[in-house]
Amino acid sequence: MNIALIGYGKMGQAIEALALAAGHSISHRIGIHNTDELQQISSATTDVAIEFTHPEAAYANVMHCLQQGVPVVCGTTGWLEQKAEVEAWVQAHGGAFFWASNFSIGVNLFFQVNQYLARLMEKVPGYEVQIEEIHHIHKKDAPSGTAITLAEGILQELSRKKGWANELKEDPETLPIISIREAEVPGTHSIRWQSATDLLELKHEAFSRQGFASGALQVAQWLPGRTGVFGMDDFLSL
Ligand SMILES: NC(=O)C1=CN([C@@H]2O[C@H](COP(=O)(O)OP(=O)(O)OC[C@H]3O[C@@H](n4cnc5c(N)ncnc54)[C@H](OP(=O)(O)O)[C@@H]3O)[C@@H](O)[C@H]2O)C=CC1
Ligand SMILES: O=C(O)C1=N[C@H](C(=O)O)C[C@H](O)C1
Repeated sequence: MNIALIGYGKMGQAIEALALAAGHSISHRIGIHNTDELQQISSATTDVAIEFTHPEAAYANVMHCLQQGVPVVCGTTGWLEQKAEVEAWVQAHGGAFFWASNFSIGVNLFFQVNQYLARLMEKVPGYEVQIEEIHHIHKKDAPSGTAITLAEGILQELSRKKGWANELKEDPETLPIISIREAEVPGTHSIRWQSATDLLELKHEAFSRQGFASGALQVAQWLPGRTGVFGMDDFLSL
């Protein structure tokens, strides 16, 4: 396959290494210094685009590819308001758009376990819940996209919480997400359920970016030929 890499930072380069090793070609490598090259991405040059850039850049990058008939795998976090617009465009005009807050297979199993535990906790009052995410100091957005997905999973199941906030609040209806930025941590997420007598903790710790990169490449191999808006539950048939 010919793969366009939009965003040639930590993720773009990790995906490139895996893609070349798997026998794919890179049609474009687009970073902040050659953003003009985006205009050259078309279905003539590219089978699938993989977008890992910046919250402010993702919308325009994704829309360009979709308008050119190029399927897009996007992992950029922190642009949720505009993502809904992209999804509406695909529903109206066709194309293929795949977004995940986290492409690691382990995290997507963790999402399922998180939601299952929240469903049990709905029947067990007396447990307070909070989410903690730890990432490297270069991360642009907070809370992490993964922490937001975890919060959404809990809010779907737990009627005693009405929303989340990126701070510790006294309000019992708010689910706190604590964001910590530390050294070069690739991504650690914990959900803590605490009662007066005990603590139940679920934790996922990425050892490197390999899991994210490998998941994104697997999805890029799966997406071409499909039409619609997809996420990891579709890919993994969860
Ligand atoms: N869904 C998932 O599984 C994962 C998602 N992410 C998300 O992916 C995004 C990128 O992460 P990561 O690779 O670690 O970050 P990096 O900062 O290492 O890389 C992003 C790259 O995109 C470049 N860039 C910025 N704006 C544009 C633009 N308009 N066009 C092209 N390139 C641009 C940046 O250039 P410059 O360096 O000059 O600013 C940088 O090289 C983040 O939103 C992060 O949260 C990360 C890991 C996993
Ligand atoms: O910026 C990162 O590095 C990561 N971002 C994603 C997120 O915001 O959840 C996924 C992963 O945790 C790494």
